[in-house]
Amino acid sequence: MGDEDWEAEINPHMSSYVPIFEKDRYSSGENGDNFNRTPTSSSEMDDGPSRRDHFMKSGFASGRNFGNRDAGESNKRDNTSTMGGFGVGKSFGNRGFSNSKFEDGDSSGFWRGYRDGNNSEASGTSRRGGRGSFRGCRGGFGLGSPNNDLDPDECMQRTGGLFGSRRPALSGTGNGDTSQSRSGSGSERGGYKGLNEEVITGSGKNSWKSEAGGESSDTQGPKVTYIPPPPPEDEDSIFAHYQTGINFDKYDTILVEVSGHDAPPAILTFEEANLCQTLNNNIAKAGYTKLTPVQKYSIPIILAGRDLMACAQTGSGKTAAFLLPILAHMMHDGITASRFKELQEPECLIVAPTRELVNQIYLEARKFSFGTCVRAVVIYGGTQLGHSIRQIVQGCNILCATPGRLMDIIGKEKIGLKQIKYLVLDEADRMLDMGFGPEMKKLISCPGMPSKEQRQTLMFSATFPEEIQRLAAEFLKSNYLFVAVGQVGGACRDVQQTVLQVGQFSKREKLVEILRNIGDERTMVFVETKKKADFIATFLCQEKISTTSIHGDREQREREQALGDFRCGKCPVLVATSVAARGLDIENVQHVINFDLPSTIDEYVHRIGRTGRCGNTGRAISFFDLESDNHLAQPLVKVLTDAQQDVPAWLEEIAFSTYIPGFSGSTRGNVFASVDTRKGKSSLNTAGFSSSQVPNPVDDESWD
Ligand SMILES: Nc1ncnc2c1ncn2[C@@H]1O[C@H](COP(=O)(O)OP(=O)(O)OP(=O)(O)O)[C@@H](O)[C@H]1O
Repeated sequence: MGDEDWEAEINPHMSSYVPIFEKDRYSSGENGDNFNRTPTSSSEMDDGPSRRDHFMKSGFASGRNFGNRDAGESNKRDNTSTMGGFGVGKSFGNRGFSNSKFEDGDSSGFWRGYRDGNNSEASGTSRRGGRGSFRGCRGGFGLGSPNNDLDPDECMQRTGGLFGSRRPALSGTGNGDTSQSRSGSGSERGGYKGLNEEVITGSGKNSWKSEAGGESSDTQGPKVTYIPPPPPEDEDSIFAHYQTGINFDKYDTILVEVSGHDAPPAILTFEEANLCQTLNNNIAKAGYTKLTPVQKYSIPIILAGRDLMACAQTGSGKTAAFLLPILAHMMHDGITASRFKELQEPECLIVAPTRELVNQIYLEARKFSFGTCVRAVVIYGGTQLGHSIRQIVQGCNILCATPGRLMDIIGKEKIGLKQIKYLVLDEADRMLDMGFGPEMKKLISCPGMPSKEQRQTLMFSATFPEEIQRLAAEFLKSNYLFVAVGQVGGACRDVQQTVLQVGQFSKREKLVEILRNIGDERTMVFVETKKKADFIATFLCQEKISTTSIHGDREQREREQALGDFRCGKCPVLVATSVAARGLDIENVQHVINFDLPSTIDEYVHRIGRTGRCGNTGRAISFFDLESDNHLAQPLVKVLTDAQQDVPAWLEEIAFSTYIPGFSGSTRGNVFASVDTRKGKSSLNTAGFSSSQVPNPVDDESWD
């Protein structure tokens, strides 16, 4: 279902509730009684630890977002703000909040949050104030300037739909970086790569540089000031890991096919890789005792200096499959210890499509390089550019980066590419599709970047549509090797997949029913749009289900907070757009729910791969809407069948009735539905549904 329909569903709520906000706003005002009428009894406010509180603290109009600077006051404020934020209770029908005191608190909380936000260090710097606000709630939520004036923008917001938020509305830090407001048009503003983060010209001496300025522009809106907290430095934290699951040993039964000439033989054990002692120690400390199939094949290939395109199921250890041999090479070649330099020339460059993923890869690189002189650095959008530069100039052997930030830093001449020996594209099909492909092409034509003959290029993903494989050839030496572990584009078999027929208007009810049954087990709920993510997250919190959300309209600080709250179990439900579909490795995610199915089958495979990782089992439940998802029936049946899952009869019927000639149904029973395109076979993902072919509805996400 499109956004339109969905908005139509909530519009009635909007129309009935906006006036209430208006009333509160004008009758109480920021200096009004409501502000002072915060409930005195914590029991009135705190069901808790309140689920709503969790949610709000996690970044949704959290106390912090409301400019909550005083730790001593934080609880009270959080609660207040939370409820305030959930003044939304009214707008959503106020289910469960019949207590009038609560409703008082509700509006007072709102105003308190509003005021706090505006009184913060950065008060006034973000006129949209949005910073004290829960973004969806335009109707008066923290919109105003300190003097409560309405401005045209505010009016637009008020009429723009309760959840039809425009990006700038999200905010809530009020803690010094209010100037990050997304009201800016700079690169942090969510523009999906290539749209408005950077426009890169195709010619001229500095054609690789950011033309629009992106983050570096002084004229493109407020600067981003967020500096992510440094990760813990103690050894225990560095090597913290989760246990492999009961199906880890079953990986051995997965068939692997290697194509290309003169492939080195696979190794069976870490010892056979002949890595140096420090690396072996780190592998042991990471809890790795046995290689996964993709590691068995990729490690010797990379050690042999060959280019590689590797496709293996989600959660099967692709990150270590490239990091370990690269580090082994570096150690063997005698890497020069990093030292301060204005221009750093890393030996290894790893790019990935999302900020969270690139950060995760960095943490893995830091773990495996522990105790060596190799220094890994991570840079990504949504954070202060100066911070990225400071990280780099201190020394950089392995640079983990999102494309936008990378190009910015290259443009600033802080990174030279001359020494690049290893170029890794993780989630390579995503990195080469319509969204990031042009930028990757720019990257390899940047001055100094060694030609493909001179560098080793490695590509990894769980999905590799045929046409993307063809594009990839431009990046790889002609004799690259192709490793297919199991089915290219296939789903992980450790994920039990269920597809339910649920119409758009029954989805919320069904979701709540499922989540109540699930209890506190960690669950990711995928929706198709950013505003829907906000809406569903808010709705769940109202249903007293601790929820947070991650999507491209949230500040990076909020994204990280949300992920942190989800990881630690504080908020066991994470509502996400596809920005969280790929690569994220979060312990104990037992369930994935596709509230909305994605538009492509590849995306489906990645999404459900957030559970059932590393031999653990997981469950995925997908709501199939007959109005909008029929195009997915055919590839879905194939993915289910290949993963030996039950296929509902109704789904098969739809698949049959929407049969697309050319879809390789005959490959259904094959072990390799898709193989190295150099063999000329057709791919699983060529049924018109691969991500490169279908415009991604979240392509306006601020992924990197
Ligand atoms: N040989 C191993 N032994 C034990 N654990 C491993 C091994 N290899 C990888 N892991 C762990 O398995 C988890 C999944 O690995 P990783 O994130 O690299 O998977 P992936 O294949 O890249 O998944 P995705 O396709 O979702 O990106 C990680 O927690 C990682 O530390």
